[in-house]
Amino acid sequence: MLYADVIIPLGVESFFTYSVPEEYEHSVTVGTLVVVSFVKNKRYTGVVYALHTNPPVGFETKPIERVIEEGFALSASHLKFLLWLSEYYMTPPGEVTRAALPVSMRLESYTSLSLVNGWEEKLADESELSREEREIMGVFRERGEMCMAEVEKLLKRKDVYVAVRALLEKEIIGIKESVDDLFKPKVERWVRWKRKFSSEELDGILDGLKRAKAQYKMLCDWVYYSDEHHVECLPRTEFVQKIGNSVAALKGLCERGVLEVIVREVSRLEVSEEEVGEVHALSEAQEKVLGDILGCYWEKDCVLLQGVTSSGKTEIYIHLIQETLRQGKQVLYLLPEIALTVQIVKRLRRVFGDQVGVYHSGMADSARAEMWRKQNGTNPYPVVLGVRSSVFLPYQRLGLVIVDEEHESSYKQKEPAPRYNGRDAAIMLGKMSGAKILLGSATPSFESYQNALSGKYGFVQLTTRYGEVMMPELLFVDMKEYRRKKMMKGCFTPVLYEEMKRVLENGMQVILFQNRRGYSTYLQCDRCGSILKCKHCDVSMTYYRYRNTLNCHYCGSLRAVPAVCQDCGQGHYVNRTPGTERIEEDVKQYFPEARVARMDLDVISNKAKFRALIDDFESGNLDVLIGTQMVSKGLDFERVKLVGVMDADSLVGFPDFRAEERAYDMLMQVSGRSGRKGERGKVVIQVVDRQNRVYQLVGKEDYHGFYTLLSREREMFNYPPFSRLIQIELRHVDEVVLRNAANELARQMRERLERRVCGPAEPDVSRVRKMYRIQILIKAEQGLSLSKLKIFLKQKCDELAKTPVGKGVRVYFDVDPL
Ligand SMILES: Nc1ncnc2c1ncn2[C@@H]1O[C@H](COP(=O)(O)OP(=O)(O)OP(=O)(O)O)[C@@H](O)[C@H]1O
Ligand SMILES: [Zn+2]
Repeated sequence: MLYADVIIPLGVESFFTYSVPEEYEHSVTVGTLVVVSFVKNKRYTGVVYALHTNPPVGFETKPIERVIEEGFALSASHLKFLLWLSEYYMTPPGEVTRAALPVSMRLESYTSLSLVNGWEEKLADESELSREEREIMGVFRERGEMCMAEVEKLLKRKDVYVAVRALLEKEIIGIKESVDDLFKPKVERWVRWKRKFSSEELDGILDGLKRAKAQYKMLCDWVYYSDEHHVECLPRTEFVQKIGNSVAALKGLCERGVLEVIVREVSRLEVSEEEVGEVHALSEAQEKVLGDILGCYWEKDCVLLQGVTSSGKTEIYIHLIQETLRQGKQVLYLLPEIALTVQIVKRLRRVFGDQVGVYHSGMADSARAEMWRKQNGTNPYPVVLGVRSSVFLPYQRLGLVIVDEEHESSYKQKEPAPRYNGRDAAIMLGKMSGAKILLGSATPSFESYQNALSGKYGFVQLTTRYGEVMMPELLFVDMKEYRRKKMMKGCFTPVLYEEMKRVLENGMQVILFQNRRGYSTYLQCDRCGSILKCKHCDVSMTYYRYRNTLNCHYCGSLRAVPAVCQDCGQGHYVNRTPGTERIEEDVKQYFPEARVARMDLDVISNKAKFRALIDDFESGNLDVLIGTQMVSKGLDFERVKLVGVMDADSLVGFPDFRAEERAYDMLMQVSGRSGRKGERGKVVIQVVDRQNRVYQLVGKEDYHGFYTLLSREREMFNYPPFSRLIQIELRHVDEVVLRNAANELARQMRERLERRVCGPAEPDVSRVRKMYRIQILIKAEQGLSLSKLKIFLKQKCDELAKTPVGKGVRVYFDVDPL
């Protein structure tokens, strides 16, 4: 008898053993998707992890119920990669496959659910249900029968499983046994000639139709139309509009063998609309860099390319892609955000046309499943451009992995598990596939830069902009001064105002940047601008308005807001940062002629709107673009001559040991949007804390110096890249229970790990959806075995869960948190 160990796509540990019925013995291999029942006959689509002949002891195995068609199976190497993610990020394998597989490949989502007869009696009081459960009940009452995927769609949430399962357990909703098919190809019906008819034949047919008026008319119209437009077939919807909508007539003509209706499978994937052209020839400097990269690949798998903004890194990628395709291999090109794919996909398609496939989580699930199948089939896209989740796609012969803007923290998935970093996962994927890896950035992450300096990665630099364009001029402007003199025009200093005026009068464009993160979480002196930091941790403290206290994220220390500034002894601590709406109003007031648009979250979540906005700005239909992080990086606009950073202090004030690194990156990136072609551009950076060293360092434009200075402190405080971090987050509805559990866990861990344990401390947002959260941070110095550490941490958490203090407390791991 053959047995299969199966990964169930749930947050359950390890594997479950099923027997393989004889009929499937030949179709099941490692990586096959199979339908199995698990816990009370609920069905899930699992992934076969291993096959063997050892009957499990102690329980009777259930058989595999069904094997999913081949197009979706995971290759052994793909599975190996997913298991690596599971281990490295301390996430059960089922949760990784859950994240990796499109919903429609996981059968249980299509299991139909409905309210159980007599549910009212089972549910005495609605307040027994959680809010989520009540919401789900609500949609069922409205809609009757539904599947999990629909519930998720209606509630616009991805994590209804827990609540749905709770409702199942309470037997308020039940499972309908019929299960829909997995992946339904999208089809269209077309009408066409059954075969080719000569004119004589047609005359004959028409003669025979004299008494069937409707058919006669339909056929005449169709003959006429297909002649006129030289078409042999039409989608049925169009046929109905243009030729006639008599169902009976169409049916009649089909029965006579004149016409036929066929079903065609159509693709949900985007097709390229770009005209394919030539690859740009590289400049001399770019040519040299390309040679150096290829040279490094003789010895190293991974190369870091540090190139200033607008140096033409993308052009170099394009040449490397071309080379890789020539060798018959595939390319994965990662970008940190969907928003950035819009411009890059255009550039790639201009060269590679339909060879480029785009993948991101904003795609309809069915399109994702189609992409998955295509990549598994005989004609996969040679180039995949996508965000972090594209590392989950199957690859058959990966030759090159490009991680653009590798320093971006949005590569990290924060919620839900697996909390992986797309860059690091891509590096691993590349290594496991024997591919070469290229990390690109103007401001590399300290982690990658250190790997480059130590020789672990190859290192190549491009220090000039393409076309000898000068780097923009940076102007730091002291807002405090102008505020005091009451010379601000709304949120513009006179300097920014004058520069904007000049640029707009010349018919050029302006980008205004406002930081989204961190506002109102830090306090700043209204006189000297200094930001309050924790004495022990070198990070700014978080301000909690409701308690009027300051709190350190790292060590958990608390303090009251000092009455006067600790630095100048005179000013008072305040917090203020205007939002993008406010900036828009000010632009309208002070530059009434300017055409202005805001690029913020609701624009970005709508792809069409976003594309339209980019096009408008590109084609000069807009003069001023206001935005947050989205406008700061990767975008390539020719006519932008001025970038205004509205309030740079909100970047450095973020309570994180990486705040300064991020602020530096952000300022360099956003400056990089100015003056990319032709005349030199300018950047006006409005600040309060003029003396802040980040500004001094940005002004010098010396990344290496910046790294050297900051990395010394990182080393001293034992932060990455000189250590690895693992964050343990505990959650519970009761604050006291939670705190006790966290204290106990930290105490136990300290017994062995000593000073490597920091906290417990409250996170930025300490209560989410009724659950309180608290975090413990583990710092592991270089040389400490990470895998042993992880085993130890897990073990301690498991032990805690079994004791009264830890009962019901949920534990989440975050490896390499950002
Ligand atoms: N060899 C080349 N031939 C023609 N145009 C080029 C060449 N290299 C770069 N350019 C143009 O210069 C501009 C900047 O190049 P690109 O966007 O590739 O820079 P980048 O280094 O990726 O910048 P960023 O880091 O800001 O994203 C683009 O408009 C690009 O088309
Ligand atoms: Zn602290």
